[in-house]
Amino acid sequence: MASVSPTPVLKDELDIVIPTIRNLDFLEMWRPFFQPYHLIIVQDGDPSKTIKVPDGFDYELYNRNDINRILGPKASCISFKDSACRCFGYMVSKKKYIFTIDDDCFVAKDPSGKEINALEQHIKNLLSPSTPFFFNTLYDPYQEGADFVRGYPFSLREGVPTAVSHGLWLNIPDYDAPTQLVKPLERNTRYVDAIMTVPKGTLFPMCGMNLAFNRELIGPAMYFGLMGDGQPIGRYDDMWAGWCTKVICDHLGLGVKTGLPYIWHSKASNPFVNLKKEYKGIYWQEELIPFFQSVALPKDCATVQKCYLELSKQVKAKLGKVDDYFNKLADAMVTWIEAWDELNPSNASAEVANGPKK
Ligand SMILES: O=c1ccn([C@@H]2O[C@H](COP(=O)(O)OP(=O)(O)O[C@H]3O[C@@H](CO)[C@H](O)[C@H]3O)[C@@H](O)[C@H]2O)c(=O)[nH]1
Ligand SMILES: [Mn+2]
Repeated sequence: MASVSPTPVLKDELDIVIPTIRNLDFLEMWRPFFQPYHLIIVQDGDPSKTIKVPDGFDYELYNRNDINRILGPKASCISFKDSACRCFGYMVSKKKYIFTIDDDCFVAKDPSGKEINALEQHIKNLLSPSTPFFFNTLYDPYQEGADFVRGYPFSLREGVPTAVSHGLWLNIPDYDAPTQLVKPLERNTRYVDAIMTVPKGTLFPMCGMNLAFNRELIGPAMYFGLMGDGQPIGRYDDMWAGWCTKVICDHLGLGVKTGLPYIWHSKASNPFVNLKKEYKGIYWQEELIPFFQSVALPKDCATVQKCYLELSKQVKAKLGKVDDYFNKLADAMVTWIEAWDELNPSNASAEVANGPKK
């Protein structure tokens, strides 16, 4: 049996970003998997509240006062009283990879009863290529025990660099409020042992609760928008980031994977509160999706920042008439890039090796 090379730990190349409004006792369960890593905790809500972090973890914590101090007026692009604040953690990180997880997500077990090291699986996903140009029916061909099936073009078997690894959830599924309301008792008990590349030209609903990405490849696109306090919408932070990220990945020839790893999502947030946050998004998205499906980025947009700034122009031009919110969001997208480049001057215009796809 060919020996399987161990997954690199990447402990000095990856930060774990956690948005939170509560003490982080959940880390106890993750300790065996997370302890070697540096945590970036983004404390939302009242900055005078103390967030307790279990001993033994290496972390930096930012509350709203810190965000305002560091970004000054640009802090206006970081949401308040919404998990969207987590993207501040992506911006201040100096590492190549990010894993972000919610504080009500715990270690899940696979069908054999083995505890799932979600972080290790995300690292495997990010370090192996994606196949956005041609679908492999045996799922991820780079996984142990799988390969490309007959008829898969050899010219495409090298794949492309993976920018995003989107994990899933056992127990409480990430349903929208209407679905939560009609199916309050539904739990996800299906462990599907598969990882798939989301094909080029296809959007997907990116959930932020169990997500990893290559910050150097796609970080500037991972802006979680204007949500929460003072905003007409919530719970579309990760969706917005996912749609922007996917059209930019398609343009730059980068891959997005979804599937393993699973986490155990323990708490259903209040469906009535969620409905209030989501309802505008539920009808706006019927216009947002055709917009993202029709986005064409110029060939000379060869960096994520250039793509993102071009996208913000198109958001203003085409979505500003849907609601004035999108004019504000388009401006906030520009502020986000300005803040990102201010905090990350070294890679301010890093051209993506693959460059735009024809
Ligand atoms: O005002 C807030 C509320 C919560 N948080 C932190 O964000 C995550 C998610 O919170 P929670 O688990 O309560 O909410 P869910 O509905 O399960 O989250 C899912 O919906 C998405 C909302 O955009 C989210 O990305 C999904 O995971 C927790 O860590 C809270 O502590 C916050 O920072 N501010
Ligand atoms: Mn949750």
